[in-house]
Amino acid sequence: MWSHPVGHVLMHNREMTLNKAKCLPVRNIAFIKTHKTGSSTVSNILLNFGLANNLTAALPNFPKGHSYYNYITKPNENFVKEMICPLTDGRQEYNLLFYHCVYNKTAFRSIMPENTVYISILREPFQQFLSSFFYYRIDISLVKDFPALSNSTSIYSFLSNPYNFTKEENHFTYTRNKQAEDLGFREEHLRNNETLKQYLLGLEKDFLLVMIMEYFEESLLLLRRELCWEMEDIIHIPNNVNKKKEKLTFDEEYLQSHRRFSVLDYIVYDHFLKIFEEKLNSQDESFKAELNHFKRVLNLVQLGCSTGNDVWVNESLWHQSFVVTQERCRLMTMRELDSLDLIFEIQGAKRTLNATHSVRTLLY
Ligand SMILES: Nc1ncnc2c1ncn2[C@@H]1O[C@H](COP(=O)(O)OS(=O)(=O)O)[C@@H](OP(=O)(O)O)[C@H]1O
Repeated sequence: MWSHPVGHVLMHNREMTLNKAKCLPVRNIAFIKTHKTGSSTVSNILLNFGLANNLTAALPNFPKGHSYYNYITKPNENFVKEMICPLTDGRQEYNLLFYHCVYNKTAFRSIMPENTVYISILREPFQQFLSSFFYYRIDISLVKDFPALSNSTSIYSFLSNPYNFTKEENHFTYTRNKQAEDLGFREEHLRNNETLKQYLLGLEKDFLLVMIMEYFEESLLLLRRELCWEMEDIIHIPNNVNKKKEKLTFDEEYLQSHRRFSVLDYIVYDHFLKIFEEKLNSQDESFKAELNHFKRVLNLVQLGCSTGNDVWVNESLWHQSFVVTQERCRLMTMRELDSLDLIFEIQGAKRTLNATHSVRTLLY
């Protein structure tokens, strides 16, 4: 169980606001953390919700310093219970799961409570590719392998013919179908249309909400409605932003080339975007006003946090007044690896898997 001073402050606020609530907030949540989709910001929201409500998170079991230190499962790996760090009191039930892993329906149901709600997030695949390309410094590694290329243009060379740099049969990489891989798609889904369709429909049933990064605030408001959460619970500061990203332009041929190369990601994104937009369009009249209000609150909090003070948010139609403490500000801007250390400390968890030694480099 987590117990932390920040949790107590937030809990006090929650007790006040929940008096008004007509439903019970969902507390058992598995977030399938896709790559380069705004997922660290969503994980951070879940982390804060966990702290405020004394919940237990499933933590990765790789040793500290391992390249997959913040991953529950690596790609191409079958999930086994030992991949989750055991709880000190011997229990095996967790409320929250929000670290990188590959979705596996049966395995997840064996570790999460039966009433767990599954959620995820997707991003427009070309933008997700760009984010991944620069985060993993693929521009630099391409130049190392192909000295005729230059850092600034290697992305265009890559897109002109991705198969010069990726084996045709290598369907899942950091630049190819990564989001689909995170959601558990495999080679077989590329070989057979019917298998692909069935798997997509299965995901649609399994997930309460697949958020869309291009609609980040809308996604969180839908999440709040679905989970019966308070607005305070979805306050955040964007994490993991590449502040040095150059503005590049790409002709249609590059976009099409990526669409062919990473076809599964586009199929999955287009499918869930449609569902998301339908859900959005079916919201009541008040959604727009709530959205505008939420954006104003986010601005206030993001600005307030940057001044190092507590931020007071006045009562509105959608929530009672609440305070975002400096401590919560600090937690909202904490890098994922640092917050992972914090949760290990709070849960008193000890990793039990043996060490192997590739050290993860922090990229920016
Ligand atoms: N709130 C919000 N709104 C819009 N965009 C956001 C937000 N939070 C994070 N981001 C962008 O998401 C990218 C990082 O994604 P992840 O956190 O999933 O990356 S990781 O896989 O965990 O490394 C990274 O994208 P790039 O900056 O394009 O690289 C972030 O800028």
